[in-house]
Amino acid sequence: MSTPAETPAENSAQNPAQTPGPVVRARGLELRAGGRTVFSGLDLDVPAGATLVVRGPASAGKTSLLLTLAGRMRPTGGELTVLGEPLPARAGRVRRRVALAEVRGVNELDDALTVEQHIAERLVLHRPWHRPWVTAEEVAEQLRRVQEDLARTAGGGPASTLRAREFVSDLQPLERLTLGVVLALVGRPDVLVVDDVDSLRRTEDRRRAWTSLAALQETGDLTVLASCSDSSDIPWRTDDGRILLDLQDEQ
Ligand SMILES: Nc1ncnc2c1ncn2[C@@H]1O[C@H](COP(=O)(O)OP(=O)(O)OP(=O)(O)O)[C@@H](O)[C@H]1O
Repeated sequence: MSTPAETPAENSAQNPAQTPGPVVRARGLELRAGGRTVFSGLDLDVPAGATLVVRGPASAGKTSLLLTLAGRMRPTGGELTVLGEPLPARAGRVRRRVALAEVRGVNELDDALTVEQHIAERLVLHRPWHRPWVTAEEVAEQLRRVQEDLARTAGGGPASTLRAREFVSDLQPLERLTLGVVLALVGRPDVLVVDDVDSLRRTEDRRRAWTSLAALQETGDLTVLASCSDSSDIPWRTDDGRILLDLQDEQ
């Protein structure tokens, strides 16, 4: 069951002149799966450039909700529009504009591949069908841009670095989450989904992840849909347009 979205930011009422319409609009959204109601009666408006933080205990339905908003799961009731596209009818269009960072069990990184192999693979996915390859220079250029972004979004702390030849199996948790975000951003999506920030065990890593996500958004109109079980690590400000949605476990 969901409780109404709470908006800590006083300015959550966006200026309509700057915001043509919410990126996510849900009314009475419901998902039933496996003989249970995962969530129901959910109303939500997420403006462009905002961050939605879905918070709740294990099995509350956070991943399911994010995947539903990303056009990857079919809601069983209510109304849902993402980027102006009704779901599930226009799920294909939504999927092209809403990118997932690593979601365990859905698009897991391959432990046996290196950082640069993952980047090359993702670049190829975004190439036209008649030119399905990338050069080593293009991969290196993408990695260089990534390092610049990481330095810029480090939030005053030391930047994460991604080493081209490192295997995913050897990445630290924050580096792995970072790689997932980097890969998601290759296609320049309008919306980025980051599930389960609490998979980072170290408080310092979670803080850096939230800070970096906020900094990323300052560079454009990226809307972030994220989830966690404990939001106490989020460096909340009163003016950063974050929307907090609590999900409770429901049988
Ligand atoms: N396709 C499905 N088939 C059956 N049950 C499902 C399906 N999708 C979701 N569920 C149910 O929804 C519940 C919520 O799962 P979900 O992964 O969304 O929760 P969560 O809040 O992300 O949990 P966690 O923090 O543990 O990952 C699961 O316990 C499962 O029972």
